[in-house]
Amino acid sequence: MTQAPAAAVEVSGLSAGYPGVLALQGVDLRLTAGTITALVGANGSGKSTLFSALLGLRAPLAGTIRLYGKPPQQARRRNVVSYVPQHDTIDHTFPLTVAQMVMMGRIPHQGPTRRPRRADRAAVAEALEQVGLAELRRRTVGELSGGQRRRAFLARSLTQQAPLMLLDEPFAGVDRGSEELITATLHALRDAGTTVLVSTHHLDSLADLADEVVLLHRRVLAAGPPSAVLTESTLAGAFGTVLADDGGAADSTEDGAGRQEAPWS
Ligand SMILES: Nc1ncnc2c1ncn2[C@@H]1O[C@H](COP(=O)(O)OP(=O)(O)OP(=O)(O)O)[C@@H](O)[C@H]1O
Repeated sequence: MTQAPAAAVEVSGLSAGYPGVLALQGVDLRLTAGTITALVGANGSGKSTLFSALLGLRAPLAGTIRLYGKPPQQARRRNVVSYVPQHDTIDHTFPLTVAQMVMMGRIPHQGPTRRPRRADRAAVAEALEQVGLAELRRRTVGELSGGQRRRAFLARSLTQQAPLMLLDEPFAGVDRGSEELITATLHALRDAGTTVLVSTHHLDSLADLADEVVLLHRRVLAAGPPSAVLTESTLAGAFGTVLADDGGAADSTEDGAGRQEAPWS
């Protein structure tokens, strides 16, 4: 009997939300270790909420989450998971250089003094090289363009060297070259055994990017290889006219999950 591939992420019956908004309902998800999964869904379909729950930042209303067998908060403490946020929260008037910001990814590897060692400096240099920012390492983060900043946040996550990486819309607002660079970086990570979950609105490049696609609309509408998931009917379910018909609690609210929106807005 062949064994099922190891699960990096196992989510079962997850419901999560905000006061008056059920953003996720009964979500089941299984990510195989060493694969790239694209998380796709209309605005307000629950992608960021799912990331928050996976990171242990939003407690489930129901269901369980395991990241490499550990509950989210424990997984974060043990450096099982790194995260590239959709919006950064850094004060860009603060004179933090790109290299210093990327070094923050090394905190889980440093002792209580947090003094960077040779391995830390090497990891930062390698990550900056990988995302094409080596030349800009002495600039302040505030001096970077939006696309460069996204690459810097990716570099910070790379230095963390966690087995699971979550990326919330890393392709938003980046040019074609940056998109290709980020995709190549994720492929290299995957080939080295890292598990990647990446949300994106770029449906055209999904087949090149991901091994698996999860189509989310408060629930998982479809999951599997891109060719199986990206069909007219499943996409219509996620982005089209059947959106408001599934009668969940969130439909009675004014949340985005119950609204019909253009998928790429
Ligand atoms: N802080 C919050 N308070 C209340 N409701 C929220 C909050 N954050 C998100 N929501 C609601 O939860 C639902 C899911 O939002 P979420 O941000 O997870 O969607 P998303 O798929 O990441 O959207 P987008 O593609 O626009 O980033 C939406 O209805 C949204 O309005």
